[in-house]
Amino acid sequence: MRTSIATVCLSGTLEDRLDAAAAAGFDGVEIFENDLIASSSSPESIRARTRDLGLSIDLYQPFRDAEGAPPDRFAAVERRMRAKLDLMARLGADTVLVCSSVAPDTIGDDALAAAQLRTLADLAAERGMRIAYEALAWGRHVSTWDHSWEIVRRAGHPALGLCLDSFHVLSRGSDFAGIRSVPGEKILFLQLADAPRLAMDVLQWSRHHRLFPLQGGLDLAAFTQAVLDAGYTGPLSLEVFNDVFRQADPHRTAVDARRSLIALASGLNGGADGALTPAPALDGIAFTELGVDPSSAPEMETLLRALGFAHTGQHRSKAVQLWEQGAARILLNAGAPSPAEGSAAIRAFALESTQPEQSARRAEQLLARPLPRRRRQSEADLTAVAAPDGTEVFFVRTSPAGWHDDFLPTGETAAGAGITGIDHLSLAQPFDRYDEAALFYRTVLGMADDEAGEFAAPFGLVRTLAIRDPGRRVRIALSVPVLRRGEWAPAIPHPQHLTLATSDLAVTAAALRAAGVETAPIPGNYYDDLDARLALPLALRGKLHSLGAMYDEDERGQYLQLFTPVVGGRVFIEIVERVNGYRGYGFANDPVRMAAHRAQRLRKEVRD
Ligand SMILES: O=C(O)c1ccc(O)c(O)c1
Ligand SMILES: [Mg+2]
Repeated sequence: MRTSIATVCLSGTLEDRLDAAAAAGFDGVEIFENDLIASSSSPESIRARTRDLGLSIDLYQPFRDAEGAPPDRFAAVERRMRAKLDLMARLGADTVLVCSSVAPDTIGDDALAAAQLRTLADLAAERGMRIAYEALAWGRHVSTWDHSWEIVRRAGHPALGLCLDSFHVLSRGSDFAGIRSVPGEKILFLQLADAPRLAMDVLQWSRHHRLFPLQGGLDLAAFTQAVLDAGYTGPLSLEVFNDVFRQADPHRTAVDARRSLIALASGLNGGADGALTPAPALDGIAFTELGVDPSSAPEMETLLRALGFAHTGQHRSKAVQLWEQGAARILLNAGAPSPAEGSAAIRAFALESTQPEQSARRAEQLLARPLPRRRRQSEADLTAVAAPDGTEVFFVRTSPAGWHDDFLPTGETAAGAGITGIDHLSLAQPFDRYDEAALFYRTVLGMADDEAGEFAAPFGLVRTLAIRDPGRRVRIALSVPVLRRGEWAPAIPHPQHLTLATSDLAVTAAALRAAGVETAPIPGNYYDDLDARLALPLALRGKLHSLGAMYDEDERGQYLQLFTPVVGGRVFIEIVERVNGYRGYGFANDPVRMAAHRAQRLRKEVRD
């Protein structure tokens, strides 16, 4: 299937946008009128550029306030249409999108609308062009796809058909099953956009919050399938108005956009249009790699020892230490180049894949950035790709012989402090990368959303999304500031963190205390509120308070959390005990934890 993208999805000059669309592998573009008007290039040179880039111009849009115009205004509409059709001839475009009228003086009369569109279609037909009529969800009189179809049907003109836009249909909750019975040749264009489910004015929702397919909460797969079932054969075209994408690097956005279409297409027509290698089952996080520098390395080593870890292995060729306890494996990498812009101290993690090569193949099909292999003779062949924030993601099998053999045993064994494994990773995302990251984890790794939240942290609103594999063996919590941080917020980035599972938080807490590690100081106000909300048994209250732990519960069980200090300003470790199958992440506690870490840092600054 051909793929296309509207220039309005991307940032920069029109040339920047065209270059990015071509580089990401799109076949065509929709030229958004404002982008052309603002461009200093002539239509002829835009045409030449798209041709040189191998792009077709699949649509020129939008043409506004055409149908239902009062008769005395319609002559001006015709004049404007002639001008735009002439412009399209210069561009080499043959289809123009007419969106349903919003002007207050629009007349709500289907017969008039059909007659006027017929007149405009005559003008298009004279030039061998076509008009695709789209119902905007907020159109003055025409706001549903079936109403637009009724008018197109009435007009009965061969150069007039429909443009279907998933957002306008799905945002209104319209029934779209009937699309299957529209003759395929009358659907001239298909625009795809997803969006988060928000209860807000539909125009604002559309103009600011659209997302690429599979990034939001609308059922793009079912909608697109219905349009294909009708016999539509044109391109799958993305039309996304999004405040963040409008100011992000267009090359990255275009790749993100293509990834969304590749993933969407793999689920259409039973996979006939672009089968993807299925995501192999994941079996846990094999290891997490922390980048350390000369000042944070000893601090992190002391902390790991306090937590009962032992330095069990030393890499054969690199300045990388392996620390282990139970199934928790942490690499401290002192020799790596500083991680990519925006990524933090968790520089890599390895996923235990039942079929690492297949995981890597799928990642490549979904345009994940491959990383050079870190291989030397006799070392395990690790396949890795970069997540959107630069974090390296490895696909490994730990047994029978794998990455673990690259480490020479030191002979040390872990003293143990209850740690059983890695519970989850919390990866703070750069502001521009959040939706891209969610799509990456969903599609490349075949993970599913687990829990989403939004809370007021001390320095601004933070949005979180936990993603997990179907077997709940790999959990990743993404977070991002809702707005780009202002000048008042501390300059240090939001820290990443690694969450370890313990079989008994009291044992781990005692080990930390014995080693002189002060956990993040949880305020008394927090415990008073816990008591007011949950009326916990006295013994549990006492325990939480004495451990300095935080608490959450769901319908299944309980969650006890403890936080180490932030090391090097970039990363901390959380220790959690899940009791009776609690499934959440304690997100509601995050603001208090953030404030506690800040209080701890300020106190330390005063002491130092
Ligand atoms: O927001 C708009 O005005 C607008 C314009 C053209 C479209 O195709 C669309 O879906 C929305
Ligand atoms: Mg549209």
